[in-house]
Amino acid sequence: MSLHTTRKLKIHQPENFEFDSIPDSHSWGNLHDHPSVEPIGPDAIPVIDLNDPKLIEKIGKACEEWGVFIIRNHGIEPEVLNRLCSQMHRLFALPAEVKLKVAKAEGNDVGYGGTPVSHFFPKFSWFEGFAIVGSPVDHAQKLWPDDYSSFCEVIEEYNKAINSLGCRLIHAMLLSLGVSEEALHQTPLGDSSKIKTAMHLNSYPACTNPDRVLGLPPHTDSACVAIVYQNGVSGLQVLRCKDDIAPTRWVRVPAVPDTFVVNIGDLMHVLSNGRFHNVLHRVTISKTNRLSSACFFGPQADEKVGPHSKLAGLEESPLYRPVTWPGLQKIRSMLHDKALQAIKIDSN
Ligand SMILES: O=C(O)CCC(=O)C(=O)O
Ligand SMILES: [Fe+2]
Repeated sequence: MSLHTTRKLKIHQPENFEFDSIPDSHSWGNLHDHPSVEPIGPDAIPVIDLNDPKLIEKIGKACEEWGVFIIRNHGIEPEVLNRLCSQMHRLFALPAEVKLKVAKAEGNDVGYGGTPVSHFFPKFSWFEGFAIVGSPVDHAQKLWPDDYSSFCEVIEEYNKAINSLGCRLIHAMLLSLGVSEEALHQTPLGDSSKIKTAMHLNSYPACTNPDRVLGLPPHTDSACVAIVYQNGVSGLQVLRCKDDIAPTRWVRVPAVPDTFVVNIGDLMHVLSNGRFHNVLHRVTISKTNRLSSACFFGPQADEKVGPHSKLAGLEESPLYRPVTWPGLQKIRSMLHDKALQAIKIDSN
């Protein structure tokens, strides 16, 4: 594996991250900019039961106040998640040279590699990922020429289940914003055929000195919504800004069995005219290998998302110009965390 290739991919794991000591390329000096706190008391991340009769109201409140929440009673069978987890283990346990056969090509965010946000940070992440949009069959054939179908079947099964959950959550969010059932279908996210999904399988290898490395640097997601499955090991943290309770802090997201974490991304912040919080998050590392899968939901590539007219009525003027998902991703690739400022409507 050439150093050139790994530098471009922003991954570096010659022996599956078994370094004798942490190389300077992976050693972050500024991980304690804000204290890390436990999710307790007023910092307890909302947990929402999808069978709750007050679901719409609770989802709206969590999206506004937190931009992240945990869902239970989501209807996806534990066996489906166990199968996904086994396939993720199988994928990341492959030798580095095999995984590099499906490395992300320049300008293409599908396949094996680092995360696009890494390019804005001077250090490498303690992370390797595999991004899937549509069928993974071409890549799976290169990874396991003699047995690729089990991976594809499990991904297809999970994709189906998570897509219908994603649609359900997006609808609940739109209803909580005051969009009527009838108007829902005219939105760029109105039904499942209009929603586009990308799936990221993430591996955060164990590290003997986890306080000096970072799994994913602080970022918001570009999508409307992300649904994250975690293998029972926590690591995700969300930023809670200074308030009456405490100064700005990183709140640990617990890994609760049989739940998912839901994050609000930039596009939902735009659609809600700034009402929903696009949560800044990062992933820390521990002495245990962590696996996660993040599924991102947004509109089809040519659909523009802008503040919904129901919200941006007479009394509330739109804060953002409409933008497509790829359009926003392009702006983010240049401006990173200043991307939304670039589409903000100047009130003057
Ligand atoms: O691994 C996680 O918990 C979160 C992953 C994430 O933030 C992402 O893939 O954008
Ligand atoms: Fe993320």
